[in-house]
Amino acid sequence: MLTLNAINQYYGGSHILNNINLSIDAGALVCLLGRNGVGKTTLMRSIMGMVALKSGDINFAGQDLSKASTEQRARAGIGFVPQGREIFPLLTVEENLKLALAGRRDKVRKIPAQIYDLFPVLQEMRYRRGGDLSGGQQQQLAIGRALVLDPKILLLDEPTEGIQPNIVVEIGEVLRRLNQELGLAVLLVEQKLPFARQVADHFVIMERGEIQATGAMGTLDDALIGQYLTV
Ligand SMILES: Nc1ncnc2c1ncn2[C@@H]1O[C@H](COP(=O)(O)OP(=O)(O)OP(=O)(O)O)[C@@H](O)[C@H]1O
Repeated sequence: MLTLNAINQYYGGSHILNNINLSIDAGALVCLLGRNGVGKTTLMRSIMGMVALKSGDINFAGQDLSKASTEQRARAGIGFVPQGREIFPLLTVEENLKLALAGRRDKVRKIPAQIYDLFPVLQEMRYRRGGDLSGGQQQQLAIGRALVLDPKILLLDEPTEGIQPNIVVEIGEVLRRLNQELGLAVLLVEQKLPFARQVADHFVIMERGEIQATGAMGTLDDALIGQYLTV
């Protein structure tokens, strides 16, 4: 469904992504793991077209998106929840969600009921400003906003960072539900190993801009953890 072929990315002279090949199947739930600074965020931003590729290509659902704008990628069905959430703090919850409607492929201009069903707190707080929400509620809003676009795959960059444990559990349950009930593919960057294990079916490990290991989550053993993830 999403295929990255030989992707290379630089910041100035630093080679940040080195010949990345990665394929995410329809309906997969994959966690991208790796220590700080190995290039996980850069990979997500490259998939979204927020940083231009030096070389390589990105295909999604049969289309070559390598040169597409971020907006075109979102319309093609790639949803993105960035690190730090990036909601609009002065707009209400409802306004944050409505803004995303403009990017839909179809003409739907009403917030899908499913968003409030998944995150009842967003309904309760729909007239409150985004900036008044807790970190966990903001993260739920950021996920809700990405879902408004009706994506086929959802990318999330560290959705549990700085969030209280009960909301982390809720977010994990929502991701599994979206994946299992609606078949939404998910690619998630995560530092918390227990969360990654609980939520994802497959893992991809990066180090120094390269993919070093991939597999079913059940095969993520202590040797891999010690080599690539322990700080
Ligand atoms: N805009 C930028 N300009 C220059 N270098 C950058 C920029 N953004 C990131 N880097 C560098 O690129 C490397 C990869 O960063 P990236 O944020 O992709 O890693 P990461 O694995 O997501 O790390 P983290 O877990 O800390 O978010 C790091 O060495 C980082 O310092």
